[in-house]
Amino acid sequence: MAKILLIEDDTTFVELLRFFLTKHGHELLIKNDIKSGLSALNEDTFDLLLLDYRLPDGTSMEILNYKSERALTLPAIMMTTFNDVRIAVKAVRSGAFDYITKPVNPDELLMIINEALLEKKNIENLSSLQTLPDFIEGDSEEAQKIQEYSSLVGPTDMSVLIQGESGTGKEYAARLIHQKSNRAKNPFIAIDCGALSKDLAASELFGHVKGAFTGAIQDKKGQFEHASGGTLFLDEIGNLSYEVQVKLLRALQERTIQPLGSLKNIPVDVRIISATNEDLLNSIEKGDFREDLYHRINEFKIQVPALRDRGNDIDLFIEHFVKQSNTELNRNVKTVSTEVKEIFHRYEWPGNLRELKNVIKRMVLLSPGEKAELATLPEEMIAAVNDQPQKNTGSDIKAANEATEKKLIQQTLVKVKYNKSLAARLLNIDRKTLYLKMEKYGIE
Ligand SMILES: Nc1ncnc2c1ncn2[C@@H]1O[C@H](COP(=O)(O)OP(=O)(O)OP(=O)(O)O)[C@@H](O)[C@H]1O
Repeated sequence: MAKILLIEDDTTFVELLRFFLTKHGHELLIKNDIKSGLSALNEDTFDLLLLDYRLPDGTSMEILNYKSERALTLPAIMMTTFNDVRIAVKAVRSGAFDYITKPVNPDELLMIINEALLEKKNIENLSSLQTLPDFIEGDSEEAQKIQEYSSLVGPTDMSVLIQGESGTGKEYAARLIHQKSNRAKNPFIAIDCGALSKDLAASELFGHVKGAFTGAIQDKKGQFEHASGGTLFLDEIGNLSYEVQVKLLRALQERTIQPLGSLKNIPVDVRIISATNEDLLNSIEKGDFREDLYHRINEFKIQVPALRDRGNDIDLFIEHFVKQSNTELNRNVKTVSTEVKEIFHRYEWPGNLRELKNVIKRMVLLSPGEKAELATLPEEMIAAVNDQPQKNTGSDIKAANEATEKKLIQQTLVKVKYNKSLAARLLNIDRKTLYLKMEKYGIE
C-alpha cells in the first residue's frame, strides 16, 4: 500500500482514480491545483505523486521543480493528453519517473505505479546495484566500441566522461565500466546532478556538520564518503553550480573533501564517471562550466550513440524488451507485425532506449495474443512517423553521410598530423565546426 498525492482537476476522473486505486489498497490525498498540491507536499510525506500536467493555476512542471529543489526522492508520474507527449518526455527529463497518456488505461497506470514504488524501494535499500541485469551489447560498430572502451578503461582509475542523448544508456555504460574495474566489489553510487538544488548539491556530495546551515540538525556524510573505494557516477554534471564545480575540482585534485561547515580534510578514494547530454564545450564557452574541471573529468570520453544511429541494434532491443515485458506482465508476445517493426525502424526515438522500453511495455500490455499489432502503439508515434519524409529503407542516408563525413575528417587529420587549423581549411569548414564534429564523432 502506498500513500499517493494525486493532483488533478478533472473531478470525474478523480473519482474513477480514487475508486480504482483504493480498491488496490492505496491511500489517496487529492488536490485540484498546484498551490494546494505544493502545500500538501510541504506538510506531509507521500510515497508517490500522480500529476495531471495541465492544472488551473499552471503546469505540473512546477511541482517537479519543487521536488528537485527539495531533493525529494518520491517518484512522480505525469498524466498527459496525446498531444503533450513531447512535454511528457521533458517531464521525465526533469525528474518524473514516467508518464502515462490520457485516456488512462487503469492496468497500465497500476503497472507504472508498482514499478515506481519498486524502484523507490530499490534506491532506498541499495543505492549501488552491483549487477547489470539483462545488458544488451548490440552488434553495431558504435555499440562494440562501448564494450571495447569499457574493457580498456574499466581497470584503470581514469575519470570517464560519457556523452549521449537522454535515455541512451549512459548510466548502464557507467555501471559496465564499474563492473570491469578493480572497484567492482565496492559501491557504485549514482547521483543525478540535474535533480539536486544548488543549495543541496554540496551537502549531498561532501556532507555537512551539524549547524553548517539552517536545517543541518545533525552531521551527514556525503556521497563521496559513501562511495569510498568505489565509483561515483555524476549524471548531468553540466547542471552543477559553479561553486560546487570549484569544490568538486578541489576534491578530485587533492583527493580529500571538506564537509560543509567543517575544517577537517577527509581523504577519499573514489573514481569519478560523469555523464552529460549537453555539449560541455558550449557550456565552457558560455562560462557555465569550468574548463579545468572538464579536463579533469574527461580523461577518457565515451560517446553513447542515439538509438536512431544504432542501425539494426534496435531489433535486439525490441526482442529483449518484449521478453522482459512478457515476464513482468505475464503476457506471451512472440513477434511484432511488419507494420510495427517498420514504425519502430522509422521513428526518431527522441527518448532513446528508455522510450523504446516504455512503448514496448505498453504494446505488450495491450497485446493479448502472440503477435503485437499496430493498434497497440501510441497514436502520436504513428502520426510522427507518417509525417516524416519516406526514408530509403535498407540504406540510411543520414547515417551513410555521417559515416563518410567522419571518415573524411579522420583521414584529413591524419594527413595534417592533427593540425586542426590546417585540417579545417582543407575540409572547408571553420575550426569551431571541426571541433564540434570531432566531438560528435568521438574523434580525439
Ligand atoms: N545495453 C542495455 N541493455 C539493456 N537495456 C538497456 C541498455 N542500456 C540502457 N538500457 C535501458 O534503457 C533505460 C535507460 O538507460 P539509462 O538510464 O542508462 O540511460 P541514460 O542515458 O543514463 O538516461 P538519462 O540521460 O535520462 O540519465 C534503462 O532503464 C535500461 O533499462
